[in-house]
Amino acid sequence: MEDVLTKRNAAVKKIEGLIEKTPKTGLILGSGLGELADEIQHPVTIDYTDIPHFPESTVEGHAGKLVIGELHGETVVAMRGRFHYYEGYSMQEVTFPVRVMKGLGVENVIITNACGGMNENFQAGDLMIVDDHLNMTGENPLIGPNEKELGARFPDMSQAYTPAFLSLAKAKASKLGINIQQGVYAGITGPSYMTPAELIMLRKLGADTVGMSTVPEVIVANHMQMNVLGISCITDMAIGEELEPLSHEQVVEVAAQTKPTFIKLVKEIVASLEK
Ligand SMILES: O=P(O)(O)O[C@@H]1C[C@H](O)[C@@H](CO)O1
Ligand SMILES: Nc1nc2[nH]cnc2c(=O)[nH]1
Repeated sequence: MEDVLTKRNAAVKKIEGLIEKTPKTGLILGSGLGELADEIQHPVTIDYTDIPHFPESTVEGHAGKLVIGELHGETVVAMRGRFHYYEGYSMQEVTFPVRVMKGLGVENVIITNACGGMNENFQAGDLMIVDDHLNMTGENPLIGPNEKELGARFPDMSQAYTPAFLSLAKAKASKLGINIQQGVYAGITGPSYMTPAELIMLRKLGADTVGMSTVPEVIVANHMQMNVLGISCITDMAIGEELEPLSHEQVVEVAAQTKPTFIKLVKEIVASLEK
């Protein structure tokens, strides 16, 4: 069984053979948010199927392509389509792209998602900067042998969401006149949405939003001491006491509606990250 480092190096070698400039910032684009990749100039687009050891995206709203190019003149690598534990991939497979980004030289990763809002001050269509998370999956992508070249056996998570990026994102949102929320993201496995009682439980535990991704990637990014910015698009209100039926189509649709604001904010942030 090949170790992660060997698999990562094979993927990195393939990608580096197709690009000129290596990226410093990585973007993981959640459901309905993939079109930010269309803003990347002089793109090199690589199907996940052409990257050694990459899984394939199976979820509607996730294209399954890696896009490397320039955003505001800075070289970025964007995942147009991410992997989810509920697709049946292991936590190691779900987070393998983050390993590859680090192997390409990426130090800053912007991890985005569509999620449900549980904080009653939020509304559908809001963007939220993630300042912390609750790992409610019962899983951890670091379980198993630790490869010390990748990171520590017991990584610190005291600042899992880089404080300087939190401040930067809020400052850029304010400059752009974007009303941004801030809060805690509860990561569940899915694919079923939460019941009313489960949403009330999560809210009591301190979560402001709930979603089915992001947490595994953030853990692995911290394992490799990458800087992390989390941005959530709140696609629906998940209030247990007044829960309405929800579909993935609604999630993708509302996330897509926030696209102009989301793209404007992320581009502005990326321009400030690289230096
Ligand atoms: O990749 P993300 O977290 O944005 O995808 C959202 C959350 C679930 O995967 C799915 C639920 O509709 O969309
Ligand atoms: N309520 C709810 N909304 C979402 N939007 C995207 N993911 C989710 C989720 O897990 N729950």
